[in-house]
Amino acid sequence: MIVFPNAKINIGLNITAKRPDGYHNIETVFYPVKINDALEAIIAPLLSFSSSGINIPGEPEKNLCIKAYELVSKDHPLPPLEIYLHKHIPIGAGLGGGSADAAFFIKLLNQQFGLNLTVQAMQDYARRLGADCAFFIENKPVYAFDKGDQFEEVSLDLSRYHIALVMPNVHVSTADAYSGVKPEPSGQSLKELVQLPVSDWKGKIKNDFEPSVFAKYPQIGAVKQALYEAGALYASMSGSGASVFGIFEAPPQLKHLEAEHQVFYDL
Ligand SMILES: C[C@@](CO)(OP(=O)(O)O)[C@H](O)COP(=O)(O)OP(=O)(O)OC[C@H]1O[C@@H](n2ccc(N)nc2=O)[C@H](O)[C@@H]1O
Ligand SMILES: Nc1ncnc2c1ncn2[C@@H]1O[C@H](COP(=O)(O)OP(=O)(O)O)[C@@H](O)[C@H]1O
Repeated sequence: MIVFPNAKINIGLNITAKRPDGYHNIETVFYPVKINDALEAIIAPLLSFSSSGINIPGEPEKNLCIKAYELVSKDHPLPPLEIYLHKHIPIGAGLGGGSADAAFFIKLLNQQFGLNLTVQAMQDYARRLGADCAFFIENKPVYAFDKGDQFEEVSLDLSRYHIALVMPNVHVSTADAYSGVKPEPSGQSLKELVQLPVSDWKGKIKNDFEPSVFAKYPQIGAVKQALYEAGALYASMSGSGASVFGIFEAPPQLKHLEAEHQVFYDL
């Protein structure tokens, strides 16, 4: 079976408190976007993992797909699998690509082997693999809180807009990015702010990682500025960076950014 895990962007991200477990409580809106990996599993004599496309740092045995397999197979007998991943979602980008692979792999196992897992059960496995992993089980826009792994429905449809995403050639570690921010309770509710017209979001919907990440990597802040200059109604870094997205009324002209950065269109 083959599945196509997609990336997410964060629309707003408030880091509100440090938790006793060392993690942070956040408030964010996750929105799925059309940048995809391809992930295939075939029954084989031995469990294995291989990948192509973007090089994935770390040993193959530690890949989140293998971790997902190990977690599910503790409770449900599974045959050995040859797992093959074509990696296209930029890594260390704030796009949740590794989490998407893990969540889609749980869904693949459920379907391919008739495990009859509920959405809740699959989300519970996903939560153990990464804070933003559970989002990709249902994979629809949500307001997320606590570690970013509890959800409330949010009505948000950006399909009439043109979303472009720029990937500066910088990798930001999520753990480092969290350690650079002083948590503070947020002001206005993000859940309410995203109901405003997109043209009203600028200056109101914020990503708390931006000040410290832009200070360390000014080229990321410069990309955000360039998206506004190109006519974006709203632009923001996604998650802990380094990718930056812009939401446009009409297809944007970003050729000048393509010379230096990878640019994705029509997400
Ligand atoms: C920042 C966000 C925003 O959506 O996304 P990315 O930028 O990574 O895509 C997420 O909170 C990332 O979630 P995820 O990437 O799954 O995090 P994990 O693997 O669970 O944790 C990586 C590290 O980030 C920190 N961490 C993560 C989530 C959280 N709520 N508080 C934290 O402090 C911890 O230091 C942890 O060791
Ligand atoms: N299938 C995977 N794809 C990408 N990264 C993975 C995967 N499995 C494990 N990882 C590890 O997760 C780290 C970053 O994951 P990713 O979700 O892409 O980050 P971010 O959400 O910050 O963009 C990588 O450095 C890599 O070592």
